[in-house]
Amino acid sequence: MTNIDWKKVEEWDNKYILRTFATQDEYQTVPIESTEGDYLIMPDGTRLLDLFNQLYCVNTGQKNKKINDAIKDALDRYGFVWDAYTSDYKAKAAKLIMEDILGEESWPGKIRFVSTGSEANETALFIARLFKNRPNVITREHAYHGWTRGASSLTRVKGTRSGITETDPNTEQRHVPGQQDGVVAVAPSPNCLRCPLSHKYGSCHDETGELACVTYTRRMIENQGPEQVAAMVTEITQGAGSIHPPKEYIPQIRKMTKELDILWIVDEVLTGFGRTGEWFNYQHYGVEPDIVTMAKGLSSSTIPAGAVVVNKEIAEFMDQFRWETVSTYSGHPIAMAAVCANIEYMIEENLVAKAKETGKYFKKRLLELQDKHPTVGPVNGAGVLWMVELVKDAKNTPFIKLDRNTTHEADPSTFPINIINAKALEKGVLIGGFVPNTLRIGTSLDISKEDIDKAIDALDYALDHLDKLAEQKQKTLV
Ligand SMILES: Cc1ncc(COP(=O)(O)O)c(/C=N/[C@H](C)c2ccccc2)c1O
Repeated sequence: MTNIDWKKVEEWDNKYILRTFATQDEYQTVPIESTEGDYLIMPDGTRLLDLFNQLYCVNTGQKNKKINDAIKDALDRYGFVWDAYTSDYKAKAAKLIMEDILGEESWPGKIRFVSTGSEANETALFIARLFKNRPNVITREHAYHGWTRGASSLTRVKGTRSGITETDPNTEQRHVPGQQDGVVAVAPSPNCLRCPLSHKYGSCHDETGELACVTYTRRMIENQGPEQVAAMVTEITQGAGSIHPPKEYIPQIRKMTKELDILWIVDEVLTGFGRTGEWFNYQHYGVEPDIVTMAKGLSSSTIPAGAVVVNKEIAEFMDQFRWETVSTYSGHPIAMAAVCANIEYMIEENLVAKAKETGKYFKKRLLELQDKHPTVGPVNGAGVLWMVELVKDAKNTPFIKLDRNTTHEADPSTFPINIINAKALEKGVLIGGFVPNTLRIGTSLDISKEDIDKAIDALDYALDHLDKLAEQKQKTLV
């Protein structure tokens, strides 16, 4: 154990660092001394099995030896060169993505590296608007695409729009003035569980089989005038929003964007690099995007990295111009060394196929919990990304009525995800979510069956407690 004065660490942390998602008074320091595989290790040696996978971004496991060794080797050669210069690492990272991963697909043209997912989505928005020379963009309810200006104009998970709330629900909340400006229209999310049509009619397909949310999206774009719309931006599975779409949704959205001649930007920041059992989540649906953004699993987060891949037509267009944009750390050689090692490790260990197999085991174990616990509603997901709806009753009534439109002025101790989190922590398992009624589970691609069983046992223990609370209809679960 390293000889760190953790009392001093806690003092400095409390005294100097701006908080998020908690007031200073609410804030609790959670010291992590080191990490390993799917575990976080606290200074006293407590090992926490992390089903958040941090922010669903440590795909090849914490402290991956191949990645760490690659970073050490790169540090023997580099400090830093900016994007105007070429390192072997940046060129090889591009080759691995464009040939080794995407080589069998006809659409990819070129790639640009940045440092985060928000920057990847900012870059995609610039490129789409430049290429189509149109201002408008379509996002969706419950979308999360980042916190920076353009990316946050797409973000609609209400509790992640960088606003501030006090702890008293009757006080003022404040969203960043002007942040939601900008020519962004909001289409419905394919959230069938909460769709009024599915509730009333059991399904929402029209006579052609088109989903109502797709029909409504089309009408929105037609109302704006497709000639004003540069692109529609979608996560295939909404991560922060915790929504896995019905299987026909993505192919119908892709067909619609082609018919209306608008670009389709797929945000694979959270779902990319094997998380759902394919290299990229869109590949489950037999469709090809125009632009894909990525981060998190791109490097598995030991060092931050993001990227944007554009189709051939856009690449040829961009190549004709002097593009006046710069991001200091774009293609950072040490980050690119981590990207190369991460991808090579995934290929050598066949981790994408492993995640697909692991997904079958996750589904089996989660459905066992659904059979046993009345508070477990629909279970959706794939690979090592799963959403578990927590419900009051057999009608799937949410505990927190505002559901995905809840912000943080509500008392977080009433959120079922936090009740589960506190009970599972008693078993050394970190599990929770972001929207109040939905657990979101994420792990490394090569999590062991033993650790999945440990997670399920802890979740089973926590759900027993939630079942009792729901049964007693206690005040805390209004
Ligand atoms: C689909 C998607 N696109 C872009 C970004 C922005 O990437 P960044 O942070 O700029 O590197 C993110 C980040 N996820 C955040 C951290 C998250 C995840 C789960 C719950 C709540 C929030 C993302 O999920």
